[in-house]
Amino acid sequence: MSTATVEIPLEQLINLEKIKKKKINIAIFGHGNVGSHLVNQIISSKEEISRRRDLDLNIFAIANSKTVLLQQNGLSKNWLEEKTESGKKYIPEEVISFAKNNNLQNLILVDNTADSSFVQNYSSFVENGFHLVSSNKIANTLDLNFYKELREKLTSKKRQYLYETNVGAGLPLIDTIKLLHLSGENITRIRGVFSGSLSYIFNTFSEEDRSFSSVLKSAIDKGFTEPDPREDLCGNDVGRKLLILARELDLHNEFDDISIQNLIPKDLRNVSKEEFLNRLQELDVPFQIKKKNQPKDCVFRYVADLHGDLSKETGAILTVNLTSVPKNSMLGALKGSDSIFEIYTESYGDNPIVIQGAGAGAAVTARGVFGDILRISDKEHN
Ligand SMILES: NC(=O)C1=CN([C@@H]2O[C@H](COP(=O)(O)OP(=O)(O)OC[C@H]3O[C@@H](n4cnc5c(N)ncnc54)[C@H](O)[C@@H]3O)[C@@H](O)[C@H]2O)C=CC1
Ligand SMILES: N[C@@H](CC=O)C(=O)O
Repeated sequence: MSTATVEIPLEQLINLEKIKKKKINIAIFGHGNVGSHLVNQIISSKEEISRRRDLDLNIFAIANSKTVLLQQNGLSKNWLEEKTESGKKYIPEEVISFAKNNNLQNLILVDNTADSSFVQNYSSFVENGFHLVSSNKIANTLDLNFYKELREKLTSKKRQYLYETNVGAGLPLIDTIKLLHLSGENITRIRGVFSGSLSYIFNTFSEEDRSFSSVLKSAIDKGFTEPDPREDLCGNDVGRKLLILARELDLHNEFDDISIQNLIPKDLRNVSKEEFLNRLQELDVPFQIKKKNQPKDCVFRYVADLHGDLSKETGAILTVNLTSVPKNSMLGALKGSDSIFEIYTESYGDNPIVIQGAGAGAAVTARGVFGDILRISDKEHN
């Protein structure tokens, strides 16, 4: 019997390589601060990831509140110009149909909006095979019925929902808390400065001789605030983060259970966003007075606290307050846009686990969203 070596042409080998790669099809909604960083991060890491992890990350849809660009074979570096030229008005169902008609598999919906109505689409995306990744906090802070129904749907469809950036932007916080809780560690309190923008604002305002409005303006320009900065200043954004953490601990709280100190003067609360932005200077005098009346060697911190009896589903107390703390305390020593989370648990006693770092910013947040996409991609089978 004779044996012969069959030579496989190089081109064919390369094609086999391509076939082996797992293609992940991503639809991104929202390309403002976070979303546009995310798209650019994915495009610039795509080749490296393809080489190192055998993953082909394919963004087949990019949408904002007005138009969508659908491209079966993914976006190029010039996606924004292409979208401006050929983006179309759309409804989210068209993205689902596009994925179906082109037989796209391994689907991920990424929500980088701050929109409360967009989250109503999650269920139909899951129904149609999409995993969910979200920097938008709304779906996790609507009423508990919505929260539970979404999770039931995800379980029945064997889909994942990751939202690490909902609290602490790119910091590995939610994952840590989930693991501690799942492994039976009793978390007894979570306290800290949860807002990157308010951290930046009060760090800067306490240290520098600048008006409150100019510091707030810098926070907006740096992309730290919510699309409407009043969501930060009224405490809703911090309240949402507190509620998200409470629910990770299986506590049965609703948003209305949180006691929040609103920092916006009453007559600026109900005006349009544009009018608010034109009247920022009205915040200067009230905050200058607060600063003057502060105890010596103290600084302001906007502190969120989840405490009470966390062993009972309805035993938690959730508060968000502007607090004066000594400059040389852990909270007082915060710098820049850092957030800090002190996690107290039974085993760790009086010395909390502390997670600290940039709590806001488009690049770090996009990196966190990217991490969630990769976590899901790794678990896909084909
Ligand atoms: N900026 C930060 O440091 C962090 C932001 N986040 C979250 O990231 C999300 C995005 O924040 P930014 O990028 O700063 O906001 P942004 O205002 O810059 O961008 C929002 C984008 O969403 C789009 N959009 C709004 N409604 C939409 C809809 N119904 N369908 C499709 N697109 C829609 C807008 O057109 C825009 O492109 C927010 O939910 C925010 O809470 C989370 C962690 C940190
Ligand atoms: N506006 C938020 C951004 C992240 O969620 C903050 O300031 O922390």
